[in-house]
Order: sequence, then C-alpha cells, then structure tokens
Amino acid sequence: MLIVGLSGGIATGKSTVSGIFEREGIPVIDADRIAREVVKPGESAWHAIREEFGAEYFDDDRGGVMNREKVGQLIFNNAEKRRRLNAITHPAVRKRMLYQAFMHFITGASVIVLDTPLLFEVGYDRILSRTICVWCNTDQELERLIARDGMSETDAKSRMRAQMSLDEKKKRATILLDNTGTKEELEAQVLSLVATLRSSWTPTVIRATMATVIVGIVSLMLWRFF
Ligand SMILES: Nc1ncnc2c1ncn2[C@@H]1O[C@H](COP(=O)(O)OP(=O)(O)OP(=O)(O)O)[C@@H](O)[C@H]1O
Repeated sequence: MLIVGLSGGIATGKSTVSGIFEREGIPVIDADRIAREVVKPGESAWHAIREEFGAEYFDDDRGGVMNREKVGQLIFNNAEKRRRLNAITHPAVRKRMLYQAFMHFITGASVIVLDTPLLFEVGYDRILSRTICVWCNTDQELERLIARDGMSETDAKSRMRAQMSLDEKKKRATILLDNTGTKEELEAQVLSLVATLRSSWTPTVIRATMATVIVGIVSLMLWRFF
C-alpha cells in the first residue's frame, strides 16, 4: 500500500485537496480529526491532560469537553506546556493513525493519504516515499485564513509565524500542488496526481514482496513440522 503524506501551510488548501482525494475514492487519514477524537471525554489522553492541566481547562457543564481555545491560548505562549500536551496526544494520535492505515491495508486499499499539518515537523517525510506540499502565496494564505476563520490580521500572522516555513516544506516535499490559482485549477492538479498514484507499481511490489515473505515463512514452518 502506498502511503502519501499531505501537508502545507495554514489555510493553503490541505482540506480542499483531501476532500478531492476522498471523493475520488482514496482513503484519507486525517490527523487533525484524530487529534480531536483522542481528547474526547473518557479517552485516556483526556484523563492525562485533565490531570496535567487541571479541571479548569474542561467544560464540565458540557460533559467535560476539553476547552480547546483555552488550552490553545495556554500552550501558544508556553513551550513547556506545549511539550507536555504533545507528549500526551502525539502517541495516542500515532496509534490511531497506524490502526487506520492497517485497516485500509487489510481491506485492500492500494493508495491512502495521510493528511497531517505536522508531516515535516514530526519527520514522517523520512519514512514516506511521496509527500505533497499544497502551497499558495503568503498574501493569499493570510487572506484565506482571515476569510475562513474570521480572525484578526495580527492573530492570523502570529499563527502563520508559529509554523515551519512554507518554503522549507516545499523544499522537503516530493510533490508540489500550486494553489495560487482557482479551486478548479487545484482540482485539475489533484486529479492528474490521483491518476499517477493509481498507476504506480509500488503497492503491487510491496504486496508481492509481503506475499513472498509470508509464503516463505509458512513453507518453512510446514517443512519443519513434517
Ligand atoms: N484556490 C482557492 N481559491 C480561493 N479560496 C481557496 C482556494 N483553495 C482553498 N480556498 C479556501 O481557503 C480556505 C482554506 O482552505 P483549506 O481549509 O482547504 O486549508 P487547510 O490547509 O486545510 O487549512 P488548515 O491549515 O487550517 O487546516 C478555505 O476557506 C477554502 O475554501
């Protein structure tokens, strides 16, 4: 199974691209969605965060839901708290991503997309042979972020500055999707990429290698048994 990493800057179009992949029948593992799931009340990460940060970061009148905005404000200016939060959530997110990837593998998917804003920061690009960076110009990024989230220009700029630079991500990615044009132009690039990925031999080679290894192990066990 070919796992393709998908990343980019804030509001450069990752969700727009992953929506097109899903529509084309390519499964997407969404790290942001998983990160929200692992902190739901009752999950082990939820318990650990509550213990670490205190009950005041949870809305008990809403069933104990974590107040993401309050936690976000705390960790934005506090590197140690951010490190502690990541130490709790990252392993839980990784475990669930691996589980989803495994399920796609056994159900026969030949290509899947791993959509994670921290693809390069965490170093997944070192283990994935194909990585996508969706990019647009800084002015467009700012404009789209403000239009979508309704935040102030100052807040939008500080969120953008807190990320690895888009130029660095573009340098490290193996596939670039140019989102400086219209959404239709972006879609045309994604559709052409889908066709290329589907024609790749990599999943077939991986499956053939695994089948050979499994047949080899089973033969060896039978030979020893008899
Ligand atoms: N080519 C485009 N032209 C105009 N608007 C666009 C274009 N591509 C995406 N957008 C809009 O820009 C905003 C950000 O896009 P999107 O949500 O896909 O980005 P993202 O990278 O997933 O964001 P985040 O980093 O917050 O997860 C959305 O409102 C989307 O509709």
